Amino acid sequence: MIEVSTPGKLYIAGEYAVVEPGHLAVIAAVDQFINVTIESATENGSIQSQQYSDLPIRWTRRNGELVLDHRENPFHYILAAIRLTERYAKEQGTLLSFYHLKVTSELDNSSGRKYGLGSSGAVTVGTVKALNLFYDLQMDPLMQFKIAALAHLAVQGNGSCGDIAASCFGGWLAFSTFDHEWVKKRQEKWSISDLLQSDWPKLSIQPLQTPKNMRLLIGWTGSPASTSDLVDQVKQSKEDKSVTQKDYEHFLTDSNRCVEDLIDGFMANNVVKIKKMIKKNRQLLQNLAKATNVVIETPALKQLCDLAEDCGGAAKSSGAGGGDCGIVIADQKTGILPLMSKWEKADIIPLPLHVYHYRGGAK
Ligand SMILES: Nc1ncnc2c1ncn2[C@@H]1O[C@H](COP(=O)(O)OP(=O)(O)OP(=O)(O)O)[C@@H](O)[C@H]1O
Ligand SMILES: C[C@@](O)(CCOP(=O)(O)O)CC(=O)O
Repeated sequence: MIEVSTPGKLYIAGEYAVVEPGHLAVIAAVDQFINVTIESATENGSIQSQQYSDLPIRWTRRNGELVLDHRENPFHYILAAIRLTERYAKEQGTLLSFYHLKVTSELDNSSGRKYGLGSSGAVTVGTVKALNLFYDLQMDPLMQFKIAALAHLAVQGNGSCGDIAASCFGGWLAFSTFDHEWVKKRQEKWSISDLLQSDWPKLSIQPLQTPKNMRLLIGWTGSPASTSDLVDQVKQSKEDKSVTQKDYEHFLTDSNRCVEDLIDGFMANNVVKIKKMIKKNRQLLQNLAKATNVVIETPALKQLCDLAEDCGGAAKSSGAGGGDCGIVIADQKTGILPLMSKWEKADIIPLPLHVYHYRGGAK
């Protein structure tokens, strides 16, 4: 049996600007996982996710293509990942077979409410990684990233794929997304093997070291948010011209400069600089929210951040905002108990997560 675990993620800085090719974000993989197992089967395969009532959905093949028995299915990301990985496998001369694929998740709470830790990205990466082993495709982590990114985009339709990078590579990353138009055009003409082997313009995924005396704290607001809706809303306000092209471009430049400075702070082990850039990025996102009328920092996120700042940390919303989580960067010497009790009184739930590194590097 093949078994893989892929981590969830949290955005640290650079959100929204990172959906534009070449603009940086810092992202961290966290130690909550999607687990995917694959076991060989004969005649029929199945897909099962504990999160979806343990109900297996039966599938078969027509002309070699996977066909689902049911019309409605909750497994969009898994199916997109299977289709693309199997297309690559077929191009490599691999004989496709049947299997039972099972998913369990730690990225939702016990009542099925998501934390915003990138479950869709982790399930997509988990499926690609498990099939890579099952069919012995020997794809390296970058190829796995590319195939998972294509699958994720095919379903979500927008986004930077930073969550896919975090789940694929683990650790702290400096990430900028690829030229999506370039990839889309090549995807229409090229084989998937050629596309995976080519360099994707503007894509950059670099591991980051963090200062030893830096602490990352995470608070959960308890309310889920839809990343793809929020990204669409920002795009819409650009198209409606409620945010001018000039203001948007300023935001992109300022965000990129801020994240570059943040990365310099990481490289120089300078927690003071890192905190300054987190605060700056919060401000930039607040300005973007004002210009676009998109609610990024909800009242709960504002309270989470303000309380953290009162206690000596630098805080901001993580990811698209609108709910989900906020992050705090603090010095190791800053006591965290006062913040924990303030958060508790404000119904902010601290998540005891750590940054996750793949043992021996991403495989
Ligand atoms: N355990 C799972 N099994 C199968 N599919 C899953 C599982 N967890 C998540 N998914 C897929 O991911 C979708 C949730 O993606 P969504 O973008 O809403 O959340 P997220 O990625 O966790 O959040 P965020 O983007 O804020 O980090 C589900 O609708 C489902 O299609
Ligand atoms: C807003 C955005 O920059 C970050 C989304 O983060 P999250 O999935 O909401 O944690 C979108 C993206 O990068 O895909």
